[in-house]
Amino acid sequence: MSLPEQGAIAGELQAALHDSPVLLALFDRHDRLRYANAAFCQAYDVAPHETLSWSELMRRNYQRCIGALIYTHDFEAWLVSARSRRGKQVYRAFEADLTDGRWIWMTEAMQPDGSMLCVATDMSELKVSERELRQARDLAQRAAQTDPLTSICNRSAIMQQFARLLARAAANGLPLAVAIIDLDHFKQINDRLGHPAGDRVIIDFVQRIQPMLRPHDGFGRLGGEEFLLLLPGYSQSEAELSLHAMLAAVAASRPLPELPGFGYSCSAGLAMWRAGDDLAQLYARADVALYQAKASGRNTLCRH
Ligand SMILES: Nc1nc2c(ncn2[C@@H]2O[C@H](COP(=O)(O)OP(=O)(O)OP(=O)(O)O)[C@@H](O)[C@H]2O)c(=O)[nH]1
Repeated sequence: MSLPEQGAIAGELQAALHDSPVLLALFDRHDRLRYANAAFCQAYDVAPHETLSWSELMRRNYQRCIGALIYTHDFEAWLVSARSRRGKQVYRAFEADLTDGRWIWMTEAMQPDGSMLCVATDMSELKVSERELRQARDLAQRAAQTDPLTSICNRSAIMQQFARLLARAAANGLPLAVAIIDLDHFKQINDRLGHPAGDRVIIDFVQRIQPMLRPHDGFGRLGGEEFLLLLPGYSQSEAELSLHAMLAAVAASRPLPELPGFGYSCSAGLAMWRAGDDLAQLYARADVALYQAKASGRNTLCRH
């Protein structure tokens, strides 16, 4: 095929995609909207050439009750949970309701440059029973991957993500920073203030860290007051800078309005992937670094 023919077909394809009833959108590696076709703009009430981030788009639509139906009374908690899943797999498909009554089947395909192609088709015609079955399966799948207290990944989900990122680092040689973060003297917090207040501190910790993450970072609760952070692509100094900022944000937090003077801190152990490392070796180094951070007085970062 000659170049002019190819150019003509590309033009026709572009026009067809733009006017297609299928919803199409492309988000860049910072999760900012780069392109949306007419159907997507109509469904999500996006003006032509608007370049909102996905979080901004969802927040705006939630406030105005347009776009995707979001079943929550606490949008920020919903956003933390949704962002902890978004962009973490090469390909993901799920069902969503639109506020105009339509049901869509949304697919998200990650591109090699970190951007995400979203394609959604209208499936309102499908029988309700089939839909209920699929919804039940989706909910069960999500529950199996989610920590119920904080709504971020649970141990099993974050360890799966760890294995995927490690395989990618081994395949392409790009850096991978791994940090274990543990809240300091958490037993004392529980003993002094009670378990429910301890729970609120754990939730506050997640809410401090989550906004500081990039879309493709991994963050999950390993158990208790221990968390795993996966920072692909970061050099050691970038990871250290980022972790120092997180430790500072946590130390500055005052999570209990009834005790305005109460603050808390956390310690972090950082390890960088080295060629030949398996998951257990890399994890063990981060764990040793965490131990050193605790031994050297807490509220600090150590690397091993
Ligand atoms: N509130 C609350 N507490 C929890 C939860 N999971 C674990 N814990 C408590 O977390 C505490 C962890 O205590 P330790 O492992 O001794 O650690 P620590 O007191 O933070 O001490 P360092 O890590 O050495 O700074 C225990 O008292 C657990 O009962 C939870 O979901 N909610």
